[in-house]
Amino acid sequence: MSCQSPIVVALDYPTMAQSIDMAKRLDPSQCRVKVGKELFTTAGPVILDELHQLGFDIFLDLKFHDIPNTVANAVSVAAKAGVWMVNVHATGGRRMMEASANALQTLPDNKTLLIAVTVLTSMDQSDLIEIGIDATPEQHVKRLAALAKSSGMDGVVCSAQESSMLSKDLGKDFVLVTPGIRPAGSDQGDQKRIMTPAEAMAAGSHYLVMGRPITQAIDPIAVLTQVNRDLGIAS
Ligand SMILES: O=c1ccn([C@@H]2O[C@H](COP(=O)(O)O)[C@@H](O)[C@H]2O)c(=O)[nH]1
Repeated sequence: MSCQSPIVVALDYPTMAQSIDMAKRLDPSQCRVKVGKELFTTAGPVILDELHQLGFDIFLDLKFHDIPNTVANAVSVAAKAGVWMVNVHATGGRRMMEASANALQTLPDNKTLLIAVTVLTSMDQSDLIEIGIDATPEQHVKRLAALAKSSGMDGVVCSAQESSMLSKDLGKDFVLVTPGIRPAGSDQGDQKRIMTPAEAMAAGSHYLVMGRPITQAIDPIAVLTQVNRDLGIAS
């Protein structure tokens, strides 16, 4: 089923049953879903089969960061499982990203998008200073995104605050996946670099990752429906 919406719902749940309950309430034409570290660790790869059976495109958000051979093999396994998108950390460097991109190219008819995480949306300038990075988040994202593109990535994970800059620098086809999406008035939680859904789309984001504003809402479907309506997506 083709999805009209840029929204990717982060199914961050401690049990497979909770994630499947939520997925059954969602409509694959109205959102994609993201399987992250919490859900994958509790459920294992079977969660991918279950969500595929429900008709969803899956972003497998395991943010691989290891030596090139290990990461290339891991993304290859993810692609063979049929996920729509998988990611690695850009700070793993050029050789790690190139090995991963090459691994996917050798698969027959690969359709899985390979994306690199730049600077986590939960980080601000003070966090970068503490880990020895003497640059603003914007400068560091710009540098890592350029490296990711020249290493064969299809796009990056960044905050929507950097989308406009990256869209200008790297072109409109370079996929920008942006977590840290917060509808006006919703709780920021641990996210530092945030934007509303409409602002993020106007800035050039391709996909908007939303977890808690939907999954912790009293009426998750109402929130998703409203966001899609605000973005002009027909339901
Ligand atoms: O830089 C990043 C990379 C990944 N994430 C993931 O996105 C969701 C966001 O969830 P919210 O509840 O909407 O904050 C979560 O699964 C993160 O692991 C990110 O937030 N930032």
